[in-house]
Amino acid sequence: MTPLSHIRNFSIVAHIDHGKSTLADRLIQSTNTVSEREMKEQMLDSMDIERERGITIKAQTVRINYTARNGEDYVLNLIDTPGHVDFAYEVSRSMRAVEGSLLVVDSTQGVEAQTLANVYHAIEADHEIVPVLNKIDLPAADCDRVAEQIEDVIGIDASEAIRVSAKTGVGIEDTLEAIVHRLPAPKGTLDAPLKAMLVDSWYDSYLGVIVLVRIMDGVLKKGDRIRMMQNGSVHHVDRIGVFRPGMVEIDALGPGEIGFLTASIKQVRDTRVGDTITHEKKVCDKALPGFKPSQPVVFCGLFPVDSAEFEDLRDAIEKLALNDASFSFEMETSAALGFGFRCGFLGLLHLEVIRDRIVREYDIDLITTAPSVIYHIHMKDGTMRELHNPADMPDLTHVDHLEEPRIKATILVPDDYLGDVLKLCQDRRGIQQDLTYAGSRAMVVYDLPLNEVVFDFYDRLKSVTKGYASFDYQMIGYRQDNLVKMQILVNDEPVDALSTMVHRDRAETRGRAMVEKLKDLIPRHMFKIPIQAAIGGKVIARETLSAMRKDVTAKCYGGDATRKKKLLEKQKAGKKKMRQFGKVDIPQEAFISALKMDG
Ligand SMILES: Nc1nc2c(ncn2[C@@H]2O[C@H](COP(=O)(O)OP(=O)(O)OP(=O)(O)O)[C@@H](O)[C@H]2O)c(=O)[nH]1
Repeated sequence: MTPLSHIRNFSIVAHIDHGKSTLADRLIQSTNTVSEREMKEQMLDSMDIERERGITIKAQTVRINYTARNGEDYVLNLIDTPGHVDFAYEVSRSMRAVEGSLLVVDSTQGVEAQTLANVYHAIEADHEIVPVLNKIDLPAADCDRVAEQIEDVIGIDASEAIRVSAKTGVGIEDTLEAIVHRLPAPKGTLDAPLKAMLVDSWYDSYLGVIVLVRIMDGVLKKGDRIRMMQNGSVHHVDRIGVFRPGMVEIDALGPGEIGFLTASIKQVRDTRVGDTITHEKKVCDKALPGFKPSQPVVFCGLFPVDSAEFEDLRDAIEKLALNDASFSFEMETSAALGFGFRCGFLGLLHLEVIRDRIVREYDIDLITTAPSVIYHIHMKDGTMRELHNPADMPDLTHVDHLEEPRIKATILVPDDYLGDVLKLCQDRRGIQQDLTYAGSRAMVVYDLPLNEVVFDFYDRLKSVTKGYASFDYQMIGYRQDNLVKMQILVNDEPVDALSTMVHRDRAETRGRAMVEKLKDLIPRHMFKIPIQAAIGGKVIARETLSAMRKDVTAKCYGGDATRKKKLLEKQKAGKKKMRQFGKVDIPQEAFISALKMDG
């Protein structure tokens, strides 16, 4: 066990792409925590998908041994935090386990929306913060300007900001020295009863559930019987260890240390993040404050394209949920799509990650229905119901009013694009709350309906600002509005998977856009197909897809039967990617594309 005075626990906060992972890799590499040969690029982003998308999702930890310039040996524990808005809650959680943060800002870019959001989590967690200006090897680096911006916008002293190139290695040793000398040592009592914070947990197919812990007081040893204070469950600890960054077993963890335990726990759901772990017999006096579990905010239906794959899909979803307590699911049946699952996610990125993993790792073709938020339906009898799926909207005669979730969105954008951003927010029913300037960049704060943001707001924002805007949001509560359910009818049959909740004033425009899109997306059939948008029984937009006989074999002359057969088979395979609604085939991409808004 390391004495408290020689431990430093920290996290790195940054906007996406400002170099957090590269810096973490450098710190690990320069302290020989892993050999060059073992060093993979972006070591901390372990999942394939993370590496591919270049984003960090699950918090990871690494223990670094560092001999400082004063000759003393220190243990530095880095908890890596996710960078994307969807996972903001996990960021604030893992910050509670450490005492300090490195605030990494790209010196060619400056402070961005997620720099702000993440640094606020660090400030809330009472962290000592060391500003690090990264990418100083680039000609566009402007350290003085960015340091000034950190002081103006965030309000922390940046006069001693460390100038670093995580790429070339310049400033890495200064960073390590700053961790040792500028961040505080953890506090804790060695001979007190065990009090440990459950920081995170995930499922490993060999070891079962792995629990990341931060010891506050006392000592955790292999073979101990521990108690989870929230539900009182008792477990036998069969392994204790640290991440270097691979798992290395050790015998005990003392106060201030961060490591993992395994205790034959079957499911991630049996471990509540934020829970206090103590000994079965010698219980600590008071539990730690604990965290709220993160709640899914976006829901959508996942259906197999081929209904024979339903059981495979169930299997895939159950396995993914084992490792991700914030992902929820229940079985759903849709008149149009058959059996599938209604799934809840922390945000759109979370949805995309899970969907991609099902498609890629389990090889199941999926139909994803329109993402929806949770509406509150206030019934005439005074009760309130949650609506997770527009298809379940009750009969309007019993409904008094509807409420929708709203967010506070903070957007940082260069002046030149401000007009476009304001228009986009206005188009999405936003209410402007604030507009301030920091140099040539504007910071706008909008109150927006989450419903208008979940689908493609982030993509639109990126495209209207050519990628220069940064965005962050937090939920602020529910507000009543004039919301209605819009149905889409294809060949006079309602397609429940295309039902959406819309604001009454936007219904015509949205309905028109959807039927026009569907007209392009649905292939012609041998009969005329009306495509309609309707509210209640009233049609508000209509298009007609004219008939055509599509005989793919017509081009083949006479006798070549094998070629004809091949073509027909190809057509059949193409059909597998479609879904039949009544007599009409709808291609799977139509379900998502039809809902994309252009404004
Ligand atoms: N020139 C230069 N490029 C850098 C430096 N540090 C990081 N980069 C590059 O910047 C890009 C983003 O770096 P990452 O470390 O992936 O950024 P991140 O903040 O971890 O991003 P997320 O994992 O998505 O949150 C990569 O292409 C890096 O190679 C640097 O000091 N100089």
